[in-house]
Amino acid sequence: MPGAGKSTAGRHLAAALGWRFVDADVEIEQRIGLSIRAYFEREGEQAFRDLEQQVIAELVQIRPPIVLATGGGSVLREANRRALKENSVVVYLRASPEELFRRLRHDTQRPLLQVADPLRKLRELYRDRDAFYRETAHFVIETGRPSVPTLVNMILMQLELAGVVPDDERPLPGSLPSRSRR
Ligand SMILES: Nc1ncnc2c1ncn2[C@@H]1O[C@H](COP(=O)(O)OP(=O)(O)OP(=O)(O)O)[C@@H](O)[C@H]1O
Ligand SMILES: O=C(O)C1=C[C@@H](O)[C@@H](O)[C@H](O)C1
Ligand SMILES: [Mg+2]
Repeated sequence: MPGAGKSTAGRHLAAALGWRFVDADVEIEQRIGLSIRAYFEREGEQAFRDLEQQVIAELVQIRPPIVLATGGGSVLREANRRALKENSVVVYLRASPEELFRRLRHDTQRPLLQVADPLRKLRELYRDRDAFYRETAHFVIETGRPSVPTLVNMILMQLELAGVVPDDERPLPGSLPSRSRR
């Protein structure tokens, strides 16, 4: 969901592992030379989704190891759900609409939230998308209200338990985000 922490936690996770970090939204903005909000206003949501699909298809082909933060709406298209699930290990950072509203109530950049009642919009997005996020994810992490470093450690522990990240790649508690070995 928008505001779940994909960009923030993703960047810290990559730094902790010494892996490359790529944010699909940033990649899109670099290609179009506009903010996503401006592009939405000028070309509409479907044009953005077409571009997003093209970018996701390319980014999942980058040679690992990388941490990829997707846009919140990338799960809306079946092609993206498949590309992500088949080519990567997907973590769903779950948060309630109420918690997301607390984080984003002053946001001016997320086009879908520039409405009279953003909490209501977040509830609608959650209702429409939660099943897609679950279908796409290999792991679900409840973000609740931990600090970002704690959240990153929760993700690392989950990946380590699943054998995605070897034990010796996990930084010691308190050392986040620090490691850069590659
Ligand atoms: N676990 C967390 N606890 C508290 N605040 C958080 C947490 N994760 C992210 N935030 C804050 O919420 C805001 C949104 O986070 P972020 O930009 O990482 O979300 P996102 O998932 O990338 O959203 P989008 O899909 O719109 O790109 C930021 O201000 C960030 O600092
Ligand atoms: O949740 C969404 O649909 C979006 C989230 C952002 O990451 C951006 O990709 C864009 O603002 C759309
Ligand atoms: Mg983001």
